[in-house]
Order: sequence, then structure tokens, then C-alpha cells
Amino acid sequence: MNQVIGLTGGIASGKSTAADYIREKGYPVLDADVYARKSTAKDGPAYPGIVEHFGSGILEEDGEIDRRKLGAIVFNDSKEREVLNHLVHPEVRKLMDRDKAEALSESHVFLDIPLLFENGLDRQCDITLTVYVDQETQIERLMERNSFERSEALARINSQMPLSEKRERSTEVLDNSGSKADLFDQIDDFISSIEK
Ligand SMILES: CC(C)(COP(=O)(O)OP(=O)(O)OC[C@H]1O[C@@H](n2cnc3c(N)ncnc32)[C@H](O)[C@@H]1O)[C@@H](O)C(=O)NCCC(=O)NCCS
Ligand SMILES: Nc1ncnc2c1ncn2[C@@H]1O[C@H](COP(=O)(O)OP(=O)(O)OP(=O)(O)O)[C@@H](O)[C@H]1O
Repeated sequence: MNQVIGLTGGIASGKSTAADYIREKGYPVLDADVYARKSTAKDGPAYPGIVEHFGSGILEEDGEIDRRKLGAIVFNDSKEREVLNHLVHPEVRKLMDRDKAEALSESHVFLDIPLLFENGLDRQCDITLTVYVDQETQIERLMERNSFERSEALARINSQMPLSEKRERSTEVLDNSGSKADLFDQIDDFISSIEK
């Protein structure tokens, strides 16, 4: 039986860490962030609309989008975030749907989508799997990975559905408050459960 598994979580909760391990185990994992990056690159379909709305002040010298600058705008202003979402999300969906159709020849396909519940995409999944961490750990990991101030980390966390709500809405949960080895053990258990 083909099963679509929606992998989600909060920013820096460990989705990519989980996704890399799941790929190592041989399963296809499609990553919404990768499609979003393709869509917003200089030759991508969402690029012209983004430059038209946000202006050339958000560009690097080579014409690519300065992601830190655009992030500083959209993670501090929900209206501007909505505009960006409307420009990027349809393109992400098109690219992902195309690859999903191909990947469905496999018995299980994982979709790594940070905004799975926010955008109602959980309805297209047979199982939802949320990578959860307590908020202090999330803030610390995000500050360290992105060299963010605490306020920048909080702005991003607060632009998403609370992680506790995602955890409640999810069919399955991975607790990533401990070590990566702990996370991988839980993934092994999850994989055993879907292979039964
Ligand atoms: C604003 C941008 C340029 C910032 O780029 P940056 O390199 O700093 O972050 P990156 O793309 O790696 O995203 C990191 C994480 O931020 C969170 N995030 C990104 N965009 C959003 C958003 N619109 N709303 C809430 N959270 C978001 C996600 O958890 C994501 O995993 C970029 O995130 C973007 O283009 N966002 C719009 C597209 C989008 O919604 N992507 C999320 C998955 S479709
Ligand atoms: N159990 C863990 N212990 C220590 N560090 C961890 C653990 N899990 C993940 N990390 C680190 O925390 C950071 C965030 O993890 P990761 O990039 O996997 O999160 P993400 O949910 O994919 O983030 P984003 O939403 O930004 O795409 C990374 O630097 C990662 O190496």
C-alpha cells in the first residue's frame, strides 16, 4: 500500500535531521524548503513577483534574493509574510506534486513540510509525524544554527502555529529534546511500525 507521510515540526525542531536519517534508511523524502529555494532563485518562477513587491533593496549584488533581508521583513510583519506565501506556495506545490506522483511508485513517501498544518496539507497525508522540542531548546538551536539574536529566533518561531498544537494534531510524534541518537531510535521504531 502506498502511504504518504507528512513530516513536520517547528523551525529548527529537527525536521531536516530526521529527514536525512529517513533518506539514509532508503525512503524518498521531498523537502518543501528545497522547492521554495528553487522557486525564489533568480531564474525561479516566484522571483519576478517578489522583486516587484519587495523592491530591489532585498537583492544581493548578483541579483539573488538576500534571504536574511527578506526574512527580516516577513518574519516581523504577517501581512508581508502573507504576500510572500501567496507568491511562493503555489509554485512549491506544483513542483512537489510532480515529484510526489513519481515517488509514489515507492511504498512510502515522506513530505518534509514546515507549514503542513498551517496550509491544510495534512489532509493529503495518511500519517502526520511531528518533530517536537521544548521551546527553550528550539530557541537555543535556532540561535546557534543561524547566528540569530534571541529576538530574531522568537520572531520566526512566533510566525508559525505553536509547536504544541502541531504535536496535538499529529498522528505520531518524535521527541527531539534529547540527543540525535534518541531521535534516530524513535525513527527506527516508527519505521518498524509502518513496515508491519
Ligand atoms: C523568508 C525566506 C527568504 C528566509 O530564508 P532563510 O534561508 O532564512 O530560511 P529557510 O528558507 O531556510 O527557512 C527556514 C525555516 O523557516 C520557516 N519558514 C520559512 N518560511 C516561512 C513562512 N512563510 N512562514 C512561517 N515559517 C516559515 C520554516 O520552518 C523553514 O524550515 C524563506 O524562508 C522564504 O522564501 N520563505 C517563503 C517560502 C516558505 O513558506 N517556505 C517554507 C516552506 S514552503
Ligand atoms: N537532538 C539534537 N541535539 C542537538 N542538536 C540538534 C538535535 N537535532 C537537531 N539539532 C541541530 O539543531 C539545528 C536544527 O535542526 P534541523 O536543521 O534538523 O531543524 P529543521 O526543523 O529542519 O529546521 P528548519 O525549520 O529551519 O528547516 C541544526 O543545527 C541541527 O544540527
